[in-house]
Amino acid sequence: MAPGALFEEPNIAENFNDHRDGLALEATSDAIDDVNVLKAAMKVKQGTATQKEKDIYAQSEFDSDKDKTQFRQYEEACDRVKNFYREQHEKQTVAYNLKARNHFHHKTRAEMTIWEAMEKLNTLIDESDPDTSLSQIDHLLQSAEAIRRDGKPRWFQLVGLIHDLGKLLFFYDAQGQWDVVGDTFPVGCAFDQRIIYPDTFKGNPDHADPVYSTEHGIYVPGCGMDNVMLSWGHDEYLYHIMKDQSTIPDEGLAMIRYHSFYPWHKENAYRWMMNEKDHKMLEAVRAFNPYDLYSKSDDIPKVSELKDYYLGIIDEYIGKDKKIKW
Ligand SMILES: O[C@H]1[C@H](O)[C@@H](O)[C@H](O)[C@@H](O)[C@H]1O
Ligand SMILES: [Fe+2]
Repeated sequence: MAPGALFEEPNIAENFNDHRDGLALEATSDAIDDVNVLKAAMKVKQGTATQKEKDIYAQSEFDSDKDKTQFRQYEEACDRVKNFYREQHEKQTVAYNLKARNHFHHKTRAEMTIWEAMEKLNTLIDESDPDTSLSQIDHLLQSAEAIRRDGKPRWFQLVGLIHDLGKLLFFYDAQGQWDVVGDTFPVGCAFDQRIIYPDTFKGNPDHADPVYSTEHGIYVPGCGMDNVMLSWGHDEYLYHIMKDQSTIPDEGLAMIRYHSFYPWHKENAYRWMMNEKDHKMLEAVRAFNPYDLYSKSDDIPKVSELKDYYLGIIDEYIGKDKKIKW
């Protein structure tokens, strides 16, 4: 699993690299994913979907009358957001990524229950986010409540509740917010133009590296995203913790690991690195995204009224009063 097993056997033949074929293949695979998402939605509509498919992939309803164009407006964003991304894009290098991963694996930062972690995180205001200045506990409960309102399974609600808890890193090993929050992208291969503020990568030393600056860099097409180093931050950190310390299904773990990977799940970049499993996971990540993004304009939840309900779900997939090793 990511990222311990880097550079596992590539499963794609050499001549795959031909540029024109690559582009054609990428366009075809984009189209296949779009068709799969539509097919999943159709099956739900026609009543032929299995319960599992219905539960995960049915179109979100809570956001049907929201103006989606109001979110993620980075060109008009304030300086706080722009400065954040400049710093992040200049500092997220392969060398830093390896160091951070090593560090992560070699110690336990704290032992806390999920609820204690949520309370601790509550003082952090995310500098990268143009859409909310609410505290993290509010954002987590807004996401979870939207998922619950749409009747999604309990593990899906749990993912909503915890998906940003990795931001706890800020209080431990982080060098700032640049290695905790914000959209993610792979390191070790060229930075794609579909990442927000792509020009700011010019200040990143890897931008001029003879290997890391090539399209595939240190990877091979089809290598699978488990073998790719995504920029270090809250998604990657929480994914590793939950993979080992919960019974959240693979789809839920993918929602956690990739929820900030907008260049991939929204803009269709980096398709060449996907394997079969990743195509399935992409659908799950896309099903999760509206609950993360569009719930930011919902009413502020009343924490005390919701606590018992969510403690019940935490018990189910993580354990009663379980102290997580963070
Ligand atoms: O600013 C936000 C925030 O940091 C989120 O937690 C992250 O998931 C998003 O990708 C990002 O756009
Ligand atoms: Fe996040």
